[in-house]
Order: sequence, then structure tokens, then C-alpha cells
Amino acid sequence: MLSLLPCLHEKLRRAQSSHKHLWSKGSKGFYLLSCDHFGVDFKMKTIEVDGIKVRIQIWDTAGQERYQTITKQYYRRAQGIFLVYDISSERSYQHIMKWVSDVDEYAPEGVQKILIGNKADEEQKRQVGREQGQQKGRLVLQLAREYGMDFYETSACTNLNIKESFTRLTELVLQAHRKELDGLRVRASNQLALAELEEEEGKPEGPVNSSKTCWC
Ligand SMILES: Nc1nc2c(ncn2[C@@H]2O[C@H](COP(=O)(O)OP(=O)(O)OP(=O)(O)O)[C@@H](O)[C@H]2O)c(=O)[nH]1
Repeated sequence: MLSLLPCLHEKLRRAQSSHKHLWSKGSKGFYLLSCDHFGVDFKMKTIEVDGIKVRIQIWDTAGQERYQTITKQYYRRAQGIFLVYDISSERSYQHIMKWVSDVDEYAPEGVQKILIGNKADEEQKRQVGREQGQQKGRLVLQLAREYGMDFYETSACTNLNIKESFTRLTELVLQAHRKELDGLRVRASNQLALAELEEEEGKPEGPVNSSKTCWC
């Protein structure tokens, strides 16, 4: 089971709408247990990566300052983190640096991070470009590269790159924990072999052996 944590930009708590929760509308099958009063939402999802079924826990932390003490507690157990900004809000992008330093401070070493520019469907409102030199563009790709993060633009409305970004983060977490996983697999197959052996040894002797006894 993996814990993935979307570390969200300043909470844009606006009028309620059908797709209020990031990714919940676009990603069919996500089960959302809303815990807004704690500043954290929780979802579970099973996805398949390289033929392995992985059950992931998704903790969606609020961006608001007043929830910071609570939300930071969740960083400690995260194995993967999405740093999310809104492409139509330069301010939300500027907050990414703060999230990066919080993650460095509170998340475990080796936590996997992906940078997400959400609301990619809002092209006409874009304030944050993908590439250097683009009109109103910021150095998004450069930032991602500097911190060793993959980068995706996503949309909860059109489903753009939702599955891809979750699959990629899960892949990165699995790769980072490859040794532990291999150890688990070896232990599991050893136990299986031992159980088979014990079962074999415990079997009552068959008719061939019985008749053999008679020949002696
Ligand atoms: N157009 C568009 N709107 C979106 C998208 N994702 C979220 N929204 C809208 O953005 C607003 C804020 O969404 P939230 O999910 O509350 O944002 P958030 O960053 O999770 O907020 P907190 O968890 O409170 O920090 C809502 O009105 C959503 O409907 C998207 O991909 N495209």
C-alpha cells in the first residue's frame, strides 16, 4: 500500500461545484471520504503498474494556512507527493517553492515528487506557461528539473493526464522501494516453498509405497 499526497496550492475555496475536489470528477472509481473539517480528504484506489496491482492511499491536504499544522503531519508518512498549482493562477505557482521547502523539511527522505499544473482546460485564462520565453511563462520545466521532478499538466474536467500522473508517481515509488519489494517477494516465495514441502512430508503414504512395504 502506498501513500500519495497531493500537496495543494492555496485553497481556492470557492462556491461549491460538481467538481470541487481536485481529480475526483475526472477519475472514475475514486472513492472520496470528505474530511474537510480536518483539512484533509482521503481516497483509496487500486491501480495496475507493470502487471502489479497496487493499492494506493491518497491524502488530499488543504492549502490553507490555518490547516498547516495538521496537514504537515501527513507529510511524514507520504511516499509520493504531487505539488499542484493552477495554471490560471500565477500566485498558486509562486507558492510551489514554499511547498517544496515544506516537503524537504517534513517528508521522509527519498519521497517521490511530481509537479502538476492543474486546470489545463482553462487555456484562455493561462497565467503560467510551460516553457521559458512563453508569454507570461514561468520556468516551470526548469523548476521541475532542478528538483528532479516529473511534470504534467492535468485537468480534472477533461481527465487530461490524471491516470498518467498517478501511474507515474506510483511507478516512481515502487522503483524507490524495489529492494524492500524484492525482499518481500523472496520471503513470500520461500514461505510458499516451505509450506509445499511440509504438505508433501505430511502426506500419508500412497498405495505404491504400501505395497512396497509388503514386498520387503
Ligand atoms: N476548470 C477547472 N476547474 C477545476 C479543476 N480542478 C478543480 N477545479 C475547480 O477549482 C476550484 C477549487 O477546487 P478544489 O478541489 O477545492 O481545489 P483545492 O486546491 O483542492 O483546494 P483545497 O483542497 O481547498 O486547497 C473548484 O471550483 C473546482 O471546481 C480543473 O481541472 N479545471
